Amino acid sequence: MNQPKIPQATAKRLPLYYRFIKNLSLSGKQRVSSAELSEAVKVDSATIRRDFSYFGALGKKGYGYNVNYLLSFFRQTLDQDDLISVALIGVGNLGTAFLNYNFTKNNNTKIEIAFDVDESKIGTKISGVPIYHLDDMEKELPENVKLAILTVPSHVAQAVTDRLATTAIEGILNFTPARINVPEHIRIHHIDLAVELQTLVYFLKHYPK
Ligand SMILES: NC(=O)c1ccc[n+]([C@@H]2O[C@H](COP(=O)([O-])OP(=O)(O)OC[C@H]3O[C@@H](n4cnc5c(N)ncnc54)[C@H](O)[C@@H]3O)[C@@H](O)[C@H]2O)c1
Repeated sequence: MNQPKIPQATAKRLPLYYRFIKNLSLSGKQRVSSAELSEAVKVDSATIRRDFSYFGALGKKGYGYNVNYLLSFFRQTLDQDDLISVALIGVGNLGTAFLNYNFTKNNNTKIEIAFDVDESKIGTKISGVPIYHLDDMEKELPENVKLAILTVPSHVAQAVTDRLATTAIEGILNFTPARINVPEHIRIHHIDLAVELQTLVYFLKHYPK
């Protein structure tokens, strides 16, 4: 699908919209207004209208948006028809929780394979996902796996990333507090709970409800 470049902030909100619209469609609803969407996803309706306008998805005054149109549109935009296969590195507390969760509500995203260095975990499975030794990563990582979730101790995060950079991996979701350097061809997103909480505290203080 040919798409114009959209702002990153808009792109980040798309999965949020998609999830809500999918539920609407499942419940048989045919149309939705930007005000209803706004209430559900907690994004102001002017922002929603602007976001949607990037795709030429224009709601009609007094009618709103057609749910099925939006659904097929978001599906294509977010490549929801393609299977997203993920590798997880570091099967500790957090990694194990992710394997057990394994995007159960999102049937196109799946952690397919996991790696660790702890011998007691190698060769076992968690929720059906096989765990291999990190030493075998280059050998075992399937070519179709382009994303990795990093849940290793922070002091090994850079070394593990350097290894990932030599594989087919193109995107890394880093849950460790380490700030990691990646080569040009890899995109890295950091999810730092402490930073997120600090941001929330800041907003509570400066923009109280
Ligand atoms: N537990 C949490 O709630 C939480 C929340 C946010 C962020 N984090 C971060 O996520 C990371 C993991 O946290 P955790 O609590 O699951 O830690 P953990 O110690 O329980 O798990 C780490 C796992 O990584 C494995 N490991 C160690 N070296 C490795 C290597 N070189 N290659 C592959 N695997 C290796 C260990 O064997 C272990 O299974 C940490 O960086 C932590 O700061 C944890």
